Amino acid sequence: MEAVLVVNAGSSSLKFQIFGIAGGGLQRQVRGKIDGIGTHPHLKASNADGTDLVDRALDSSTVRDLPTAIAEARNWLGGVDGIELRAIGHRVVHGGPDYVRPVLIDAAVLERLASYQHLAPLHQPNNLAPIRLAMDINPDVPQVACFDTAFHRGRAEHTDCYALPHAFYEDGIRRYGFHGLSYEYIAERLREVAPDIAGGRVIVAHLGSGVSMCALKDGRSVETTMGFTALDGLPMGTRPGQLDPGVILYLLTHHGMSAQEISDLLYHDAGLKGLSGISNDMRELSASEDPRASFAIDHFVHRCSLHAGMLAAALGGLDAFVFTAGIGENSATVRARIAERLDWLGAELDAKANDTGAPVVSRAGSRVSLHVIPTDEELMIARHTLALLRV
Ligand SMILES: Nc1ncnc2c1ncn2[C@@H]1O[C@H](COP(=O)(O)OP(=O)(O)O)[C@@H](O)[C@H]1O
Ligand SMILES: CC(=O)OP(=O)(O)O
Ligand SMILES: [Mg+2]
Repeated sequence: MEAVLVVNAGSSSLKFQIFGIAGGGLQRQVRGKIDGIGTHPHLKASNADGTDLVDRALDSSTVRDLPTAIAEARNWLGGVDGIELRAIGHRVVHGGPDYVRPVLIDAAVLERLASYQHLAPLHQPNNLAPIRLAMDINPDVPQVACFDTAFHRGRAEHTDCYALPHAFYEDGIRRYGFHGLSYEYIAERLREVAPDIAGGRVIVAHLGSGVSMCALKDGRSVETTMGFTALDGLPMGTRPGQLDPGVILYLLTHHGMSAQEISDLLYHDAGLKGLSGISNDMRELSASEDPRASFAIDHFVHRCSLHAGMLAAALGGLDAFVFTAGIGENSATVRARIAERLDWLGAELDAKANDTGAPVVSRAGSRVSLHVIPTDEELMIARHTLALLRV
């Protein structure tokens, strides 16, 4: 079967999917991921009808980071038969000011994307590694880059600038926003499952290892919590989110830390992991009796509530709030605690529906409806790849 392979290297997970091409459309054939990278790596994949193809813990000394996870996934994918690869679609986190839509990858594009690595050091190198690998192994298979940042492009300049001299904006120092493939997918999915609110004032909370929220109006991004880099906004698994820039100056001048040491702190040792001193993983923190774990979760919920208020202000009110990604889709407890802090906006949680992970977790009549919609960045990438190549 002719197929598109999609690769999505996140900060704590590597997701991959194979979509068969039939009648100009896409049919999911394989969906897999390696998650828990850096803690307890686990490979799980299923076929089109959801039957498990593999479901096993991996040796954390062997699969210890994204590059080793990519190698493990490649080994496993090598055993998948009956696939005639027509194209490979990649998630590339940062498209800089140049890339506002998916692009066919050639050497010049790859070089340009590599120049943005310093803007997304946690992701971009891991996004580009599979591209280089595929170029070496299958140079004749076209590859497409789909960007986290593209969905947020086109906003008014006064919303995506920082209050710095304009020359910095011209130099590309601006609020890009991320998780755009996830938000684009949710915006499309809302038109299918909740058409009455899809064009309204919607906040989508992408609560994963990376965490951000986006304010959608008419299905388009009007404001989002991440900015120039994927460090900004909300506390995350290992990243602090919004941070007074004076802290960076203080660490440089009074703690004698180098730029690299501060980068390592902010990308790898802050967020839930830094606050709790236990883990970046909400599952481990939720199961822990350690007061530092609940402290970290309290901070997480508080900051999410504050940013939700900011985004509601950007929208001039709120019609719906959508939970997605690892925490948003799976933690009823965190959803309930955030929903409770949204009651002033008119959100009323249906605790029973929430506990069962229903698609709608607000009470009937709630002025703000609450939804749980699993994201699918890979399907978005496959659609863009197919459209770009008209394969
Ligand atoms: N069942 C669960 N309950 C609570 N949190 C979960 C659960 N499953 C995953 N998570 C959280 O989601 C995170 C992974 O988010 P995900 O969006 O899948 O990955 P990434 O951010 O790497 O793209 C994990 O680090 C963990 O904190
Ligand atoms: C942009 C970002 O933080 O991505 P992820 O959630 O995959 O880490
Ligand atoms: Mg992710």
